[in-house]
Amino acid sequence: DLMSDVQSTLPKDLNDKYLLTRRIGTGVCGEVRLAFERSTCKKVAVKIINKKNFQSEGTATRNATTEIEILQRIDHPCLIKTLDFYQSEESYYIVLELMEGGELFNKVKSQQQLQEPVAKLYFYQMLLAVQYLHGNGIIHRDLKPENVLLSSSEDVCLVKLTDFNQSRILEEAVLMRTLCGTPSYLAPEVFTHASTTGYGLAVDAWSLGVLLFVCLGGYPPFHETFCRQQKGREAESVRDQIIRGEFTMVQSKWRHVSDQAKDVVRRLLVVDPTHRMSIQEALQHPWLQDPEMQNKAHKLMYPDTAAAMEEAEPEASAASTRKRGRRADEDAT
Ligand SMILES: C/C(=N\O)c1ccc(O)cc1O
Repeated sequence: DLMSDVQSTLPKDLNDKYLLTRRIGTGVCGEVRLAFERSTCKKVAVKIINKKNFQSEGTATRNATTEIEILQRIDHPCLIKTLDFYQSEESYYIVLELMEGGELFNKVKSQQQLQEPVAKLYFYQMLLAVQYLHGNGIIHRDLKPENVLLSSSEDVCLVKLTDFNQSRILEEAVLMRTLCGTPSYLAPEVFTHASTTGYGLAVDAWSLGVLLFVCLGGYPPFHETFCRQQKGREAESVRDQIIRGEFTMVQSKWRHVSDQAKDVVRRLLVVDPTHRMSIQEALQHPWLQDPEMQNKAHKLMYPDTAAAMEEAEPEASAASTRKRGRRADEDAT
């Protein structure tokens, strides 16, 4: 049957350690299956990347090995951890931690838009995850609702980013090699790093703006228009809408969204990357100076620390919440 057929083509050591079952997600480069570690019955996700999906062997190896290198290097509560890696003639198998809540994409699709406090809690965790990646010289480059996973079906839950095969590690080595050549043709920004770190990082800020727009509004800011002809003019392609940074906050969907939340979206969806709000600036934006939300996020991200604090000094942990609140007030004034 289907299962035995899937089992038979798996690398032996993968099959010995894990029992693969139903498909739980699909990506551009393959599929994700629910699996059980045979020795512990622990649930995991196994991402199967089809080698032939990449145009040439070169990119396949580079993409997958880049992804593996990246996945093994990172360690943050809001980034999916790699547990194991196998490969066969035709595929790569990446064993990842399972997120029971599935993709954010499905939650937004079924719920239409998220309540603002939920969108804020998720967005704050995404910002911290991307801030960590950037701090390690990694650009995600493929942030979208399918790559944002939820730890449970509860609104208040941990959020993790996944799908690193589009990421690019800003290897200093690459830049050094570039600078060894004849510099006469190199653009100034190559020297000022704007071409690799400055400019590159801003792409993730844009994507987070699109993600926040979808969470708050329940529809994407840049999309194909259903009626091709609008007021006699050709409807703009998605590409043109993006290049012009043209989006509309439809009143029926956005009337209940706070001005501060709208301001975060507007400052991220700025066409000029040098004028776009950075991740750091977003973390300092008034909308996110919300100690209650931040404490919820920290309890989700560092449950042991929070529990230990509660147990050791119940008063202290309450005080730290109040203190975080006072600091936020000071910052805001
Ligand atoms: C890629 C992945 N985890 O790492 C995953 C993908 C889809 C899904 O429904 C649940 C999941 O845990």
